[in-house]
Amino acid sequence: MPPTPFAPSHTTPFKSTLSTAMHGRRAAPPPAASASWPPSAASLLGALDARHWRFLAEGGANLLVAYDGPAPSPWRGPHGQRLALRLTKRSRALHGASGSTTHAPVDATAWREQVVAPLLGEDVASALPATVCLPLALPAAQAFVEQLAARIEMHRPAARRRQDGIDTHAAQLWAVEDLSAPDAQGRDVLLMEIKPKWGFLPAATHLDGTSAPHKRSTSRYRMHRVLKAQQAGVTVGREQWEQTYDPLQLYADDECSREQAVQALTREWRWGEWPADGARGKKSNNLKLFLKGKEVDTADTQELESWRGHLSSTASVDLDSLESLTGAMLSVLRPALSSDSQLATALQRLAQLQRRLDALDVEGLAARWRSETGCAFGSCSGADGTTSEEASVLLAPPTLEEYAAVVQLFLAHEQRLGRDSDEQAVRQTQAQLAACPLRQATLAFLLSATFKDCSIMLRCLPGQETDTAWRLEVRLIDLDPKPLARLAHYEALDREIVECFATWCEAQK
Ligand SMILES: O=P(O)(O)O[C@@H]1[C@@H](OP(=O)(O)O)[C@H](OP(=O)(O)O)[C@H](O)[C@H](OP(=O)(O)O)[C@H]1OP(=O)(O)O
Ligand SMILES: Nc1ncnc2c1ncn2[C@@H]1O[C@H](COP(=O)(O)OP(=O)(O)OP(=O)(O)O)[C@@H](O)[C@H]1O
Repeated sequence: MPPTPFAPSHTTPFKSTLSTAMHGRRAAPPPAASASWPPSAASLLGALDARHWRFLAEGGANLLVAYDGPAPSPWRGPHGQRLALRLTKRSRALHGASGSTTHAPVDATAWREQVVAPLLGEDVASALPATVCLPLALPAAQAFVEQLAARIEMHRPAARRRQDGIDTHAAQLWAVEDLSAPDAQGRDVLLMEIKPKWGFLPAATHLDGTSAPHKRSTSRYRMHRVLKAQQAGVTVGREQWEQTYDPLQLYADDECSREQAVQALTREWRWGEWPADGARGKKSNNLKLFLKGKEVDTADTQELESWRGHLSSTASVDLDSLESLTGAMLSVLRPALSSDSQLATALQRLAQLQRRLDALDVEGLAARWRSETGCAFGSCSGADGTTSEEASVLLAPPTLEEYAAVVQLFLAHEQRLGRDSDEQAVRQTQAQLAACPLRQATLAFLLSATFKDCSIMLRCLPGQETDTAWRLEVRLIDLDPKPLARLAHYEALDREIVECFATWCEAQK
């Protein structure tokens, strides 16, 4: 059977088929959305005024601003929906008019419709937020971005400001469903952002004898934490390390493990990574909370108080007790942690995609690259300094059509796998990735990297009237393509992570 075609959702009203109510039930559908929502790019571009926006959040490559202007406006929907703007950033180290920090080789809308959504499958893809691409060719739009960049600069975190700024020469920006916006009744929404990272351990097949014991037993994320601590000059003991967030627990098929993951995420949200001697540690990016459209700063007592007040006016939450804080988080999240919840379904598919598309592991793929091209992974220069024609072709910017073809092959392969166990499925996928053209195996690996780095947004809506239960809506964000130019980095980082972890384990004995 051919894979189910994906029906584009950017032109459809906001979908909430992946919303969960208490006990994992599906939530009632949202109020009937009008056919004109989200609006066209032209009407959104016609209503841009830099004074109507405020800083919302940013990552390594993009920055979000929220609409704070008057209503009615095309940026506000008929049922309280709001659109935010997602702008690309540009590294300060880059000079000249081009050179955005983002690395989108393909059209973002087509990427979503032809690559991301079909891979996620219809159910999970309905969690992708509504998005409209806004081309910035008009001089007025260009002037808007420049004014906006200047206005919000002082609201950005200092560390990010040093590194980059809004790319005022970008060819486009995106209007995206603002997940931090109030609900249809205008009530504040608690938004939880979880960056779950890698949810699997690689198969042993292509692993080196020295890396296998570590990579087969410890999540990549937790090994990476040791390297990051070392790079930051922080000394970490095993007991402290044992308490760190473990993605394998969040992706696990039992509620108890998921609750443990929530506890670890809560600890690091409240006190930061590696707190010592009463001092807060570095802010973690695996769990963030937003209230009233602003990220809750856990170093600010007033903001914590406001978060506590929002959770419940009666329950007493001790802000200095991990147990109490975890209990408060679980009181909101518990329905989403059951195995039949939509969050669990999304996590399960993410882990499957991460694992299957990376079935060779970077070690196996890099070995294949070396043996077929004679060049280092991600490079087209041979040991003798000559350029390999074959590897040059492999490094050409991938087209959307190529990615879409890989997706179709992968989905057809998955159809053949049927109900095989995950282990069998990975073995068979390894065989497929070893036999298909190297270019396709490489693109599959990059697709896996996309799913390893996305975030899950949980819009936590207060219950209606007498119903005190929270309703949770699940969304997936940050599913951008990863650049081919990063291949060498992936191999080097993998080696560095394992070597550092192995040395650290020795030192702990
Ligand atoms: O390599 P990782 O696992 O550290 O992931 C990077 C992330 O670091 P993290 O460990 O989550 O703090 C990193 O996150 P931060 O910028 O550190 O918040 C990015 O997400 C980066 O991807 P990109 O540069 O936006 O394409 C991520 O790079 P990719 O590995 O996804 O290319
Ligand atoms: N639709 C949205 N509504 C509200 N907030 C959002 C939305 N999309 C993104 N954000 C916030 O903006 C941040 C940056 O967005 P995004 O993840 O797209 O950027 P990025 O640079 O690609 O991130 P990363 O560095 O993690 O790869 C997110 O981490 C999240 O906090």
